[in-house]
Amino acid sequence: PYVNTKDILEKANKEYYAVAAFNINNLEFLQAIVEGGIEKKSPLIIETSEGAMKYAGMGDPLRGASLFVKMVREFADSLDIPIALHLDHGKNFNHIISAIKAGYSSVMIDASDKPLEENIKATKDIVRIAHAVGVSVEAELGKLAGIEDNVVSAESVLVNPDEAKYFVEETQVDFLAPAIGTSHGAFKFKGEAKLDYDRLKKVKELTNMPLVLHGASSVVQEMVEIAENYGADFGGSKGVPSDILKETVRLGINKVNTDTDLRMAFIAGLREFLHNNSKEFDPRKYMKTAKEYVKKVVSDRLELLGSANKA
Ligand SMILES: O=C(COP(=O)(O)O)N(O)CCCCOP(=O)(O)O
Ligand SMILES: [Ca+2]
Ligand code: NA
Ligand SMILES: [Zn+2]
Repeated sequence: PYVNTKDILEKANKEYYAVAAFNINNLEFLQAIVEGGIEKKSPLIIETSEGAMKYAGMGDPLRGASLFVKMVREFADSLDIPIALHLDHGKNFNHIISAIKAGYSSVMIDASDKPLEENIKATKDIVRIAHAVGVSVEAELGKLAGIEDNVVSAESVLVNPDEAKYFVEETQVDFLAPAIGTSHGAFKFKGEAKLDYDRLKKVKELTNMPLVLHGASSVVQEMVEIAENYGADFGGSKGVPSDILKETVRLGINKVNTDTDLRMAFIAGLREFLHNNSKEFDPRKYMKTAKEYVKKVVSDRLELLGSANKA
């Protein structure tokens, strides 16, 4: 069934597991994710960025949003596993309202690059509207390092746990993304991967609500190697190792945003297939390996996060 993200995350919060939130931009990634969810009997959170909405809507974010709602609902309405659709990193008020209007389960209002009081104001505005129509809301505190919407912040600004408590009380947001040292993309750490567990523990104790980890891809080496075998150059790529990811779940992370790992799996499969099949031009064939690899990464992650058999 098509559900509200909050229903999925409240259960995860109670039982201390996490649910992956997988980003999509097209049909093929959605198919692969759904197959993984069916295989693992796991709840699924499908998420799209504003860029994905514009991409699918050929420049029109509202058209893209309603296209994704229709695609995801088609799968959700016909399957036993709970599936939610979430707007990731909503920054533009009109785009966030478009997602709500189109029928998304939840939206993120990301004003984390603004001063606290501005972040609170922007979040309260969205919470008021979203809650009026049964849509749940995610917000972020602190800044991820690396690229985020072309905003390159050299260093990440980690969450202040006391601020988190105040923020949540003021905004009544449904789930919170505390920055604890991750960043988006495939190049997350120069040296050893390290997250601020202490801050995470404090935020959980002070808020007791479902928490979100952004920049949570592991950059699966198996996929990196396949892609590099067939011409990719992902030198220096490094993600969040599985053991560290598991520790964040143990400490209270319940939604794990995953985009890069699916992109790596897809491009690995695509490069491998195209290299070995010079005569093929049927998209149902040349994207098959790519979809299989995405499904594999999805299934492994659902298992790792503990949401398998929780549908
Ligand atoms: O936190 C994450 C995932 O982080 P990851 O890169 O570790 O997978 N996300 O929020 C996904 C970010 C998606 C990027 O969107 P656009 O390129 O469409 O703007
Ligand atoms: Ca942000
Ligand atoms: Na999000
Ligand atoms: Zn993110």
